[in-house]
Amino acid sequence: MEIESVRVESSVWVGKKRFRALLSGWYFSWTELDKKNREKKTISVPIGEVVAVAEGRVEIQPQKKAEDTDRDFTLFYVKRRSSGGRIWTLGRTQFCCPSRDLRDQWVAQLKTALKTHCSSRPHRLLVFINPYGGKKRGKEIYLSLVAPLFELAGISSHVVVTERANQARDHILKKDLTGFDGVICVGGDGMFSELLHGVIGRTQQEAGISEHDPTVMLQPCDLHIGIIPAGSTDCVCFATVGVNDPVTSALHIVIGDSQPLDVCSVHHQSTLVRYSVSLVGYGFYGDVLAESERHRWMGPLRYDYSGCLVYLCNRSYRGIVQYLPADPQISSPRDSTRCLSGCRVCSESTERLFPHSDSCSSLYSRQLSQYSIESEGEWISVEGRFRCVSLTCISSSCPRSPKGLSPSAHLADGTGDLILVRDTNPLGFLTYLHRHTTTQDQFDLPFVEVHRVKAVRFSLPPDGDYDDEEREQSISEVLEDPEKLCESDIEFSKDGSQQYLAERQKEQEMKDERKKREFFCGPCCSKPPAVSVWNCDGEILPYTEISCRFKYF
Ligand SMILES: CCCCCCCCCCCCC/C=C/[C@@H](O)[C@H](COP(=O)(O)O)NC(=O)CCCCCCCCCCCCCCC
Ligand SMILES: Nc1ncnc2c1ncn2[C@@H]1O[C@H](COP(=O)(O)OP(=O)(O)O)[C@@H](O)[C@H]1O
Ligand SMILES: [Ca+2]
Repeated sequence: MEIESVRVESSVWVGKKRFRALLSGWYFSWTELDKKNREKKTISVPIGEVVAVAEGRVEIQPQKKAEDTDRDFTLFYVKRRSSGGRIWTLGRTQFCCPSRDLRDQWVAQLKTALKTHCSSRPHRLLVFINPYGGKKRGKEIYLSLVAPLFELAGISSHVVVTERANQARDHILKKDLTGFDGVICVGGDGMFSELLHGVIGRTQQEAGISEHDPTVMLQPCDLHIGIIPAGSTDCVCFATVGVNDPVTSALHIVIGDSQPLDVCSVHHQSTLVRYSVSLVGYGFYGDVLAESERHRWMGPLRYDYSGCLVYLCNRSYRGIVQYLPADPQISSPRDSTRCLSGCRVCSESTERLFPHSDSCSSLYSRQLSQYSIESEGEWISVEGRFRCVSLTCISSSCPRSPKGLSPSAHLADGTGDLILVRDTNPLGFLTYLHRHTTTQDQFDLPFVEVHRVKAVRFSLPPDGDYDDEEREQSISEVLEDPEKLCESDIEFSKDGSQQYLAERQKEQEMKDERKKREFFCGPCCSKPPAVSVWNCDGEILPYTEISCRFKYF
């Protein structure tokens, strides 16, 4: 056995076959040898993908030692299964060395290599499990698939099974987090959002920064967030990892992978309402969410069921959308790029926005200042009647739509995509929805437009019969009882003047005209509402008029 600083070599046996094992720089490989010492196939594992090395013949589940000798050691590593290598499993190979001494040296050298090359791996994690997310299998998924991998990799974890909504967020905001390298959510996008709010909020609290001030520069966050998918849509996991698979996600966490992510901050006037990473949607997606809350017992299917109901209600809503376009020279939502870890557009954006930053550091936020947003171009205004207005920081791909709401959106370029679907006939809208599930371009339709943007504002047309206070109040009622969205027409009178009455009559005539064109109106919407609600990563927002900014994290 030769031992240099980065090169270790010896012959080993795997089963009955003889191999030459080599640890060289960043790789551990073993090459099969035939009887005449001729090389056959080689298996090579980057040290960065080694999960653990243990003496003896070790099994992971149940963690027991099979019959072994003092010449054996076992290597656990990331093995790519399928889907273009996106699904990962735990690979395990048991090696038998010529002597106990050599075995000890191999184990020691591999452990040293792990320590040297893998300094970004977590040692201690705080895990939050939502036992009611998705199919209610969060606990089981964690205990049977994830915890054994963490244990094997020497990661200690403190587990909190939540008993109420926002418990995880409050825990992160208030409790002592010393010693934790990251927080893990076992749940869906809603649960991820809780952790995100906790992590961003905590960091700003400690830095004495007000998140409500839209012009403030946010403090970078040190704590990483890991996601084990156990929810209904799980699009943050799907769009970043490429698959919704708890073992794959656990392995990404174990080897210390990290991916910066854009975040959209949603303000109402000068109050921060929420942050979003996937969907901020008004109209169809808002209505689907409001409807789906009544059918939570159905689990993930509630979205499909509610989607059908809302589709049949055939609604559209008036609105004014203002947006600040991103630089079209850099990327476009109509190009055919697909953003993955290491994406060129994202790394160039980091460099352009923050020339002296370290793009590989952990989850950190760096908000573009108000000044730079305002000085970077003209706001464009679009007014009309929309089936839906959707904003997404990332592609928002999920198993329901593997290419997502905006297939070429970037994970971390400081921009989002604004999708405007104008009012159209039911068949047109169905075509739009259906194209999310096929290879056909969902933006190549005359009533759809998509823009890559830095910021967006949404307001209701001033000539409507809206009263701010009453409108927000009516949304609060919808939040308490989503059925209200279907029952009541959210409209309010302002005064009794002649002009008002004339406008009211005109509006009524337009409505009657629209009604004649309506193809179907289910029992849930005999009186279509004038205002929808915003769906922000699966939460209904309490305001209609909002402004959104995309931030690079
Ligand atoms: C005809 C087939 C149409 C398929 C249309 C698929 C569109 C899929 C777009 C997916 C965007 C996902 C954005 C993610 C949002 C999540 O953050 C958020 C929270 O997730 P969580 O519950 O895991 O916490 N999820 C959601 O808000 C759910 C939105 C899901 C919308 C699905 C709508 C299905 C529509 C089916 C319409 C069928 C019409 C058929 C008429 C006969
Ligand atoms: N123990 C709990 N009881 C009730 N709600 C919870 C609990 N833990 C988390 N939540 C909330 O449930 C919502 C949905 O959770 P999520 O994990 O995203 O599941 P799903 O994908 O099925 O919507 C989140 O907004 C989260 O705040
Ligand atoms: Ca983006």
